[in-house]
Amino acid sequence: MTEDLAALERRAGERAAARAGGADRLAGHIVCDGLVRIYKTDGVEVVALQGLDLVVDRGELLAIVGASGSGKSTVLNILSGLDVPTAGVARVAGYDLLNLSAKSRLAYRRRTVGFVWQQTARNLLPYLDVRENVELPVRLAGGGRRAARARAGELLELVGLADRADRRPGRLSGGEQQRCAVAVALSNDPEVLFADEPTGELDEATAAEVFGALRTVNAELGVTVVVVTHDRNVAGEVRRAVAIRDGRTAAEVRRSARRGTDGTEELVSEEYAVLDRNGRLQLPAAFVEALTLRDRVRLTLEPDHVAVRPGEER
Ligand SMILES: Nc1ncnc2c1ncn2[C@@H]1O[C@H](COP(=O)(O)OP(=O)(O)OP(=O)(O)O)[C@@H](O)[C@H]1O
Repeated sequence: MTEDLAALERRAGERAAARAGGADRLAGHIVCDGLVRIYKTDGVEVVALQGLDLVVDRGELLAIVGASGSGKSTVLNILSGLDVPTAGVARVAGYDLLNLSAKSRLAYRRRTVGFVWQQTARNLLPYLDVRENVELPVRLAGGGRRAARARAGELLELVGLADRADRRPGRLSGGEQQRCAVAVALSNDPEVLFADEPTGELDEATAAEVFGALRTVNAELGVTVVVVTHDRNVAGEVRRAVAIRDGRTAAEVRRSARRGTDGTEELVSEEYAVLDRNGRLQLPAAFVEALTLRDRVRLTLEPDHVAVRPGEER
């Protein structure tokens, strides 16, 4: 899978750039800048997002990973146009989500973005078969029968469900249902696909299949894909994973391909942490554990980096 990831990402980038007319691919398809969301209930304020920064390029496949209560659903609800932020910048595909008219919001939700929810019941209609589920959004948007059928055929092929087209969702496995949901979400050709814990109810092997489908549609259609999850293992399925903590982006893992000494391509994983205005940063848990860092650590300033060592002399 690892080698494929690099090739798939290249293709996704090319397709996404072609889709954007070659223009401005890196200007940020999704931009959150200082995003704030405060909920008020019974006079108590809950700061769900406290200045979240995030830039996602066109054609990226990104995971936002965070523990329960970190603000993941809040970000997703804002980006999908369901909720309005309190302050900051939230822009997706040129739409300013803080200042949308009701009409533009509807157009945004119908045409620009697609969704896959964790609960399969929210994604699929049980009394329609797989093909009809995928055709329905096209028909509702005014597309003809033939166009709907052609689109459904193409998408079911991409997510590996061409041979399940006549089944109803009840006769599909959990993973197949979620792959079908991916096809449904893409039926109206959105620029961005959001998935909220799409593999939350699946075992590891089945979850990997769903991620395989997400990588394929990302690469073949150039659609920008953002997956929100509490599952840290998902970082291994995507090129970039951003950690969110207490309503802020806290760290991220980027995986890049490099030629090894024997000429084969190997994936290098790099961790990025966010340094706040006061110079504080949180070290990734895996780093802390690997060196059993505790309490006081030793910092040294090198010409081009800062080293962090266990506090006691070894
Ligand atoms: N409608 C609301 N009213 C009040 N507080 C809310 C509301 N929605 C979320 N919160 C609070 O905002 C914070 C972030 O919640 P959010 O649901 O975005 O987190 P999450 O990372 O998606 O968690 P989970 O994985 O459990 O869904 C939490 O402290 C939560 O209690």
